[in-house]
Amino acid sequence: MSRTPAIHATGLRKQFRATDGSEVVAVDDVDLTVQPGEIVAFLGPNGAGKTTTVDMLLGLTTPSGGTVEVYGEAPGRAVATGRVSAVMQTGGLLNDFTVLETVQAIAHLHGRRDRVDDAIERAGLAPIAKRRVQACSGGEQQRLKFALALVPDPDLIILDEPTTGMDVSTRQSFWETMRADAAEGRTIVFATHYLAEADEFAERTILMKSGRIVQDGRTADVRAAFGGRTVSFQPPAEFVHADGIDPDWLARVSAALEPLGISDVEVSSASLEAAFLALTAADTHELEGADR
Ligand SMILES: Nc1ncnc2c1ncn2[C@@H]1O[C@H](COP(=O)(O)OP(=O)(O)OP(=O)(O)O)[C@@H](O)[C@H]1O
Repeated sequence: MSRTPAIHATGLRKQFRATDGSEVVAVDDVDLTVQPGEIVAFLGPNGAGKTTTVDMLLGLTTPSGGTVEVYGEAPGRAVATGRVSAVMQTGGLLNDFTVLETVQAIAHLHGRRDRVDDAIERAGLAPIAKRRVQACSGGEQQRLKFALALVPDPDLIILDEPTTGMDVSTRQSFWETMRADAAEGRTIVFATHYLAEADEFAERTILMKSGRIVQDGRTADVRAAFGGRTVSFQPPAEFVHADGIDPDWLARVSAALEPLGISDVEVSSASLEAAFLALTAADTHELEGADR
């Protein structure tokens, strides 16, 4: 029997009326299924429709068309029952509360006072639990929002640009926590501008542009679809050492390829950045017809 997907959306659409009266289609006919335990990155240029999609997944915005279910329920209901929670870019914290008081207040609202310590611990906030919110850095406030999202112990966590304001090491430990959570079965969907984050942490990447999904697949495949000029291969295990591939063996490979007119053999993967640049440079139409 198939499992109920964490997210199931079909023909999802959202249009807004701009101030000049014209219609803006923010999300245009999006089909999306995310299975429990997946880590999925949403990438796309400004205005691609990522936040609007996330808002619909959380029941914050009503779709203009199509259907969306979270664990088989209406998104608003999944939020109310604590199955899904979010770390959003906007949304105020109370400046006069301490970190601990903030988590306690939200835990109280959810009827989950038992979850305070775990949320504080997982978000790495124990050392600053007594600090007032107004004294917290941007990155620390992001971690506090993350702790609040963990309070209901959700099956699905949705994050919109979660690591904004975090330094490199905080970002790293944040994602280690997320990975551990995913390994325990939590589903993670995040929107990001950091290509490296999608590359490093998401098994699956969805590229959005102009309200549409233009690529959706394993992150490695999305990368390859755009930066597809790199030839890669798996060397025999005996030539792979801790510090890289045996240079003598690589020289032999180069020599063997030379008669075929192949030179400058380089071992590298195409970057997700190449994919992203291709996406932002070209029309959706051109991309769909791209043959690389
Ligand atoms: N309330 C609104 N009224 C009118 N237009 C809107 C509204 N919300 C979003 N839009 C428009 O919908 C489009 C998609 O916006 P959205 O915020 O979803 O993009 P995004 O991919 O999240 O962008 P960013 O990376 O900049 O956060 C944009 O053209 C935006 O101007």
